[in-house]
Amino acid sequence: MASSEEDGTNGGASEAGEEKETTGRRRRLSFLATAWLTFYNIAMTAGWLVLAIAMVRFYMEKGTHRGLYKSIQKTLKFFQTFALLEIVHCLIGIVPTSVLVTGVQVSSRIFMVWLITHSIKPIQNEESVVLFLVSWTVTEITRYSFYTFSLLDHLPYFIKWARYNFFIILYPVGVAGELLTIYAALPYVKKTGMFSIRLPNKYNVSFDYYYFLLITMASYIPLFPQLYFHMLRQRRKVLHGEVIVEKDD
Ligand SMILES: CCCCCCCCCCCCC/C=C/C(=O)SCCNC(=O)CCNC(=O)[C@H](O)C(C)(C)COP(=O)(O)OP(=O)(O)OC[C@H]1O[C@@H](n2cnc3c(N)ncnc32)[C@H](O)[C@@H]1OP(=O)(O)O
Repeated sequence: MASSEEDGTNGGASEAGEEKETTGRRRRLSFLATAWLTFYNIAMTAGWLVLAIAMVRFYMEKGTHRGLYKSIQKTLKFFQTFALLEIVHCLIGIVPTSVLVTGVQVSSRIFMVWLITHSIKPIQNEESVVLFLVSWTVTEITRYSFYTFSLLDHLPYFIKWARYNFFIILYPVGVAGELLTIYAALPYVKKTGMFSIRLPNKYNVSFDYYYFLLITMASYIPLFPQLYFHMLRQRRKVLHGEVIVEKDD
């Protein structure tokens, strides 16, 4: 008697069954990923909106930027740290964005929040802090609402336009705010020797945070143009429908 594998009948049926199961699993995964991303983007839009409202209210009540950072720092730290998940989203492949581009973007923000503004209290009232805060806030409200509406298949043209135009001004303004803030931190870091490790020590390693900051500032020179041109390419692709490499002609 021919076995099912030999005659191919049941083998075919089981292959078809496996294929159906795999497709089903993929569909469930993609449903879960979409549901998660929708939740994530709504939460992030709401978080940055709360920050925007808090900043406007603070300025209207006090008429100064002094004390602004202190009043919004908890919300800022929470939502900017939560954005580390974006690197995870790229790593597990639920968003088709480059891990490198996202990694540079998110890690530079985390660095600004935790290792600069949170750690160096005397610079918290610098105007440059307001510069990057406003720039990040407008960018993120636009960006996360863009992702949310796209996932819901109801993207208003204004949001799409804003996502791919606001950055032209906001990106350089944000970067200027970040660089000026790091620059303002330098004298304090030099004077206190914070986060630095001096020799001699039992591990025989030394680290100077002051020089690390200088190197970080210098690294904006090659990295920022790359991110900016990446965004300009995305802008051409999304707003003008340009297929950048895959064009036939
Ligand atoms: C340890 C110290 C390190 C220090 C390092 C220092 C050097 C740093 C130098 C650079 C400094 C930069 C500092 C940043 C400052 C600022 O942010 S200033 C404020 C203004 N900023 C901006 O305007 C920048 C905005 N930046 C971006 O948007 C980034 O480039 C990005 C977030 C990484 C986006 O990248 P991109 O590849 O363009 O992604 P998208 O086009 O948006 O998405 C691609 C596809 O993926 C989908 N997607 C992405 N994320 C989501 C999501 N959350 N939810 C759902 N879907 C998502 C998106 O829809 C796209 O899908 P398709 O449409 O199918 O292509």
